[in-house]
Amino acid sequence: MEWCMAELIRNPKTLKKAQQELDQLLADGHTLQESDLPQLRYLKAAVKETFRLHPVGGFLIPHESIRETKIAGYIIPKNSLVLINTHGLGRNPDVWENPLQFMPERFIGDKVELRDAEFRVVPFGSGKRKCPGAPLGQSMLLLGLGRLIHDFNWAPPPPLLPTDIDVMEANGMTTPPATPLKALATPRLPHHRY
Ligand code: HEM
Repeated sequence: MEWCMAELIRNPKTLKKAQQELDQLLADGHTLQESDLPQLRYLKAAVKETFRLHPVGGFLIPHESIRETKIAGYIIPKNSLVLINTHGLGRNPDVWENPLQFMPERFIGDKVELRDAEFRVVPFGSGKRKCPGAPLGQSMLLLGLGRLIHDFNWAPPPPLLPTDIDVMEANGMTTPPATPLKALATPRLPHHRY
């Protein structure tokens, strides 16, 4: 959630687009709820883009091959320790145009799903040991982010500019930002909606 907020605030046009989507969806004055989530295509694309650039871990949890297999011409012997480099997958210039740019639009298609059918982004892993909490994690992210950005405008604390927001990563199990995000929230709704 912190990484997505950092990228949205660093790229104010994307924040505006996500807010416009929420404004349309919540125009009748109701509070964002779980049943609204399938319609949040732009915000879901922004979360997926955040996972591409800032996966929860640089590598997925280590796995072991139970039989010899061949992937992209490489032989993986039985009982090998297999590490999936999610950080490298998300920034591979052979796969992504402008890989370092935060661009949720790259995921806007007919259907936006956090799980990527082509395995270009694997935020929750895949196969038998994939994350069982993925639907809960996704709902919590979209509900939390949706409410934060629908109800408030966000900007870096003056005199900082959006581009001053640091998106360097620190070492750690969950790859936190090197500089914890600080941001200024300003109400953007009529008083009676708070
Ligand atoms: C956005 C939030 C979350 C992300 C990005 C995430 C990501 C991951 C990843 C990458 C794995 C490793 C998959 C692999 O080994 O290939 C994993 C495993 C796991 N996650 Fe999550 N997770 C999230 C939320 C949750 C939640 C909410 C729960 C529980 C309610 C949960 C429970 C687990 C468990 C139990 C495993 C181990 C599964 C196994 O080894 O069989 N996760 N998660």
